[in-house]
Amino acid sequence: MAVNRLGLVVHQARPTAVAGARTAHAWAAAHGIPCCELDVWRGDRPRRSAQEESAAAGHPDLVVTFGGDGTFLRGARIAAGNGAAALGVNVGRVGFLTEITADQVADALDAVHDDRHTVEERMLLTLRASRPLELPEGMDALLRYGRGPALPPPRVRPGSRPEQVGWGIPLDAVAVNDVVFEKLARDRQAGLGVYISGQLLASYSADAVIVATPTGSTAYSFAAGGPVVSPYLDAVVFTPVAPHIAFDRTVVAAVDEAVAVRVLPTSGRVAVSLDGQLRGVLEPGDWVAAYRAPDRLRLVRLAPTRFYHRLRDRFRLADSPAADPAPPFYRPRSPVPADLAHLRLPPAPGEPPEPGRGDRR
Ligand SMILES: NC(=O)c1ccc[n+]([C@@H]2O[C@H](COP(=O)([O-])OP(=O)(O)OC[C@H]3O[C@@H](n4cnc5c(N)ncnc54)[C@H](O)[C@@H]3O)[C@@H](O)[C@H]2O)c1
Ligand SMILES: Nc1ncnc2c1ncn2[C@@H]1O[C@H](COP(=O)(O)OP(=O)(O)OP(=O)(O)O)[C@@H](O)[C@H]1O
Repeated sequence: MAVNRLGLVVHQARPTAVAGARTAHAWAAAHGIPCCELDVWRGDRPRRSAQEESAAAGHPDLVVTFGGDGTFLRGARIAAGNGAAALGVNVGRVGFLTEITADQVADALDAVHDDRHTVEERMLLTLRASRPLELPEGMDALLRYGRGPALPPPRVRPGSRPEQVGWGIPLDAVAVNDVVFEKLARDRQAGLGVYISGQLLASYSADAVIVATPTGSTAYSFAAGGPVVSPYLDAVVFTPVAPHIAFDRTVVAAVDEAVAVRVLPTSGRVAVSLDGQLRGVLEPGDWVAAYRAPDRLRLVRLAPTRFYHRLRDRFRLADSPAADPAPPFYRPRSPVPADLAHLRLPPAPGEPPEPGRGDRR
């Protein structure tokens, strides 16, 4: 894709991230391409919605993030809502969602500009709610410790029609990883009625419930005991967190099934977070439905992705010491048989491995 405009999201507390961003600015200047920073945290101005950030930057068509997964998610939020592609530069601890290291930035931008890349699309979640989400006064100050300024609650999506009131108010927000409904007060469980495709699954008294995408199946959902779901699958993954005396299993729902969460009468207040960012606090009687968004996130890939090797590598999956070491791939040298032609196959012998991760953090 010929890059017309670059947007950068930078973890300003990481010198390597700042240096990588300087390389991107220099590359853009050398190519005569506008380049500006997005979602810059400033004390004199609250953070802006994805639409506002994108508009203020002239709607970049490539968003490059310099940080770990959290910073990538900050950039993906802006890219997803505006049809831009996202490229993550790993200057973090895990960097599961990132693609390259800071020393590969110029080569990566050349590759994208010269169409020597691929784009992997990932499903997103969006929301409808019984009422617009709000944040109580003072939450930002409470949250500010170490996590940066809070995002504003999502706006009502343009074009919502009052006659659809029973279907909830559409919110202008997407999640790459997950929508998490979590108890706010430490001493009050979240009492939640969970509906899938409009049918009550169960009422929970839990710390939280997670509605994740396959991309987010390796994030909080994974930590809560949920399954790893291939990111090449479209599905909605529901996982409760520490449910008390209740069905504690994950349900992997179909991509056309919505998961709705209603706050029950005796529940404590419930925090709603998208990709780890608090976006609203619910009271008993409120409800929120999470479902597949019409937009998809466009991830820049500079080599064929090997998701399961990335999982092994970034999660440090250990092989059994009792087992023999196994070869990293299995792919016969002979031509692919016709009945296997539709399969996603490992690299052909001699194909380059996934781009290096550089230094491991
Ligand atoms: N107990 C937990 O593990 C926990 C708790 C809250 C939120 N989270 C996750 O953190 C995400 C936000 O990421 P963050 O980095 O801003 O928060 P963070 O700094 O709390 O990171 C949580 C961890 O999750 C990793 N991570 C994030 N997205 C991932 C993904 N798709 N696959 C694999 N690992 C992933 C991050 O690298 C980090 O190690 C949220 O979407 C949520 O899924 C995890
Ligand atoms: N400019 C900044 N100043 C201070 N803190 C920041 C800044 N940018 C990001 N952070 C904080 O650092 C946190 C972690 O950032 P990020 O997720 O990018 O790195 P990481 O957690 O080390 O990597 P990973 O998520 O891959 O494990 C963010 O969630 C954010 O709260």
